Amino acid sequence: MSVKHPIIAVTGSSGAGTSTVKVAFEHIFYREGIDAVVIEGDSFHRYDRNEMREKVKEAERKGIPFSHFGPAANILDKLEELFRQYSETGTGQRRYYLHNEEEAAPWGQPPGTFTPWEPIPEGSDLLFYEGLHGGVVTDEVNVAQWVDLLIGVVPVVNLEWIQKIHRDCKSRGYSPEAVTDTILRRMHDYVHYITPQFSRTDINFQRVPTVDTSNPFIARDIPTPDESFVVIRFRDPKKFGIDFPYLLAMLHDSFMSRRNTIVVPGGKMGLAMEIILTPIIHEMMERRRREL
Ligand SMILES: Nc1ncnc2c1ncn2[C@@H]1O[C@H](COP(=O)(O)OP(=O)(O)OP(=O)(O)O)[C@@H](O)[C@H]1O
Ligand SMILES: O=C(CO)[C@H](O)[C@H](O)COP(=O)(O)O
Repeated sequence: MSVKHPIIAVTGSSGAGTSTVKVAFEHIFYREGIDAVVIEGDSFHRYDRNEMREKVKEAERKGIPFSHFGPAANILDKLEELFRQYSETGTGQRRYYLHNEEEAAPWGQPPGTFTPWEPIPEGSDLLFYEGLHGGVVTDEVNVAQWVDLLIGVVPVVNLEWIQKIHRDCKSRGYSPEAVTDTILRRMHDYVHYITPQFSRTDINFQRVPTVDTSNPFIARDIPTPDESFVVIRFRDPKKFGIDFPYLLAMLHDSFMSRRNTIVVPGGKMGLAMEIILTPIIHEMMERRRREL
């Protein structure tokens, strides 16, 4: 935790919507004039695409669980080191994982490879992480301890799988069968490393469809925002001074389902994020300015 060099992490499974949520944060940073260093969690994978495919085959031969969700396929020690260093000094190293031709072209590298490590820009106001492991804790690392605001993006799993299948087929050139195999292969690590994070998060945004998603593997399209609600759970509402009567007034058709949980129409997810997160981030920056 740091007042001078705060860290915000948005964590969620593959296809959960963390990249989509990142855009909402970038809008808030722009409006608040905040200089945020963005870290993409995929850049802390341990292997590039070709190496990973070989490691997957090797693990399958040995009958051991192995996936991008687990510590064996990610350099989580370096992720914790980045968070610790940034938290203490506002400095660190980052790189990018290039998923497709569009991302790879500017770097002159093939898709499925990492860019070189580079120093993060100096003078940033905060570090913003988006990826799989923003709140991960294992026997070897505790990434969560360095995070000042930890957000979970956790659509109900049938919806998450629909989103992943559609995105991986449309943007990464995979077949529905290949994505389904990936989902199956990742299940052990999903249960042991991804979902436990959502008990540590400060706020979870959980999109719940109001249309049938009973068989996510044959869904023709992703349920739209208007075909869903968003369950927003606050682990400790007092920590950030959450004003539920204000939120209920601002978010039409929202309602409280528990003392720490407000439910909003799916189409209001962006507005809900803005009116919930902006004051939290604004106060974070005020505290930083007083400390500098
Ligand atoms: N709130 C939402 N409403 C409708 N569609 C969504 C929503 N969030 C995400 N999606 C869709 O789900 C798919 C996956 O979203 P996104 O790419 O943000 O996931 P991700 O968590 O970043 O995945 P990965 O970690 O694998 O990169 C995309 O097609 C995106 O358009
Ligand atoms: O989405 C991801 C997170 O789970 C991985 O970053 C992505 O799947 C990398 O694997 P590939 O090289 O096959 O795209």
